[in-house]
Amino acid sequence: MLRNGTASVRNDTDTVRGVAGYKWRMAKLFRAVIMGPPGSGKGTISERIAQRFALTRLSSGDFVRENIAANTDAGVLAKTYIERGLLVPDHVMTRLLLPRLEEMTRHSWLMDGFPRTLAQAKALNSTCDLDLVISLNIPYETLKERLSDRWIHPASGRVYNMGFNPPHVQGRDDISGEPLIQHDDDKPEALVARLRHYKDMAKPIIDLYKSKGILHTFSGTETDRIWPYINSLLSTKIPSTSQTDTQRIPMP
Ligand SMILES: Nc1nc2c(ncn2[C@@H]2O[C@H](COP(=O)(O)OP(=O)(O)OP(=O)(O)O)[C@@H](O)[C@H]2O)c(=O)[nH]1
Ligand SMILES: Nc1ncnc2c1ncn2[C@@H]1O[C@H](COP(=O)(O)OP(=O)(O)O)[C@@H](O)[C@H]1O
Repeated sequence: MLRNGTASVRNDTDTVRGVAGYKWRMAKLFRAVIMGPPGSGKGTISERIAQRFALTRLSSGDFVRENIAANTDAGVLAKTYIERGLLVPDHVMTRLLLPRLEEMTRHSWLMDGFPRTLAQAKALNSTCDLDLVISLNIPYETLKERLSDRWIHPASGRVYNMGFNPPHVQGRDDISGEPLIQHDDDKPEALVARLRHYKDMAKPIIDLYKSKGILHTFSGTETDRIWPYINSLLSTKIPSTSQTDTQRIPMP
């Protein structure tokens, strides 16, 4: 159980006496979710947050792909939906993800891609207390432009944009040198339906997080202009000790 306030991990500074008589100060753990329509910059901003604040970045898409690669029961099931371009059903997603979150009791994390439905939000809520939800609000025209210019390295999930963050060599991944591809559903004709679907699914989740007082919405057309606001918000919320999660502090 991850819910803050149980076991030895709490959502505030906690102390535990170790074997050598030291007290270990458990730094405040921080759990956040980032939400936004396709192309809003969740992946780009998550990467920056993970680097700046040393949080573990969790991506539901990566979990799904890992499970497919490892041929787990949930992975085999998930694959049948992804192949048809569908979302993975809630009970499969929660079976896949919640055990992984339970392994993260000592880490601060930022989740991208989950929850995508109200049922998932409720399941997450019964497992842990979120500290903060970032919601990105980006105009449709901007999303359309970005996605038509998005190129992906499928093996690693690395994302490029031919204007904003182009690869060093055109059409090739910076690290592996392998070819980049474009997703069919990034094409403008598929985007309208994806955005409508996002809005319908996200509304009740956003309302839920708003009612909990943890929702922070950022609007704009450029990640570089939104980022300083997110950075300063997180700087006030994440204690510097969260970079190590636990610190040994000799205490009398
Ligand atoms: N021109 C421009 N492109 C950006 C900006 N921010 C991000 N991008 C690019 O826009 C595309 C979408 O960004 P992502 O970070 O993949 O967005 P996402 O919300 O994770 O998208 P999904 O994975 O589809 O949900 C990528 O190609 C980024 O490189 C920006 O401020 N300007
Ligand atoms: N929270 C979720 N609920 C249902 N399906 C999900 C969820 N997260 C990921 N998936 C499945 O995994 C696929 C890949 O996820 P992701 O990498 O986030 O890519 P995309 O941005 O294309 O949706 C999704 O298209 C979807 O089928």
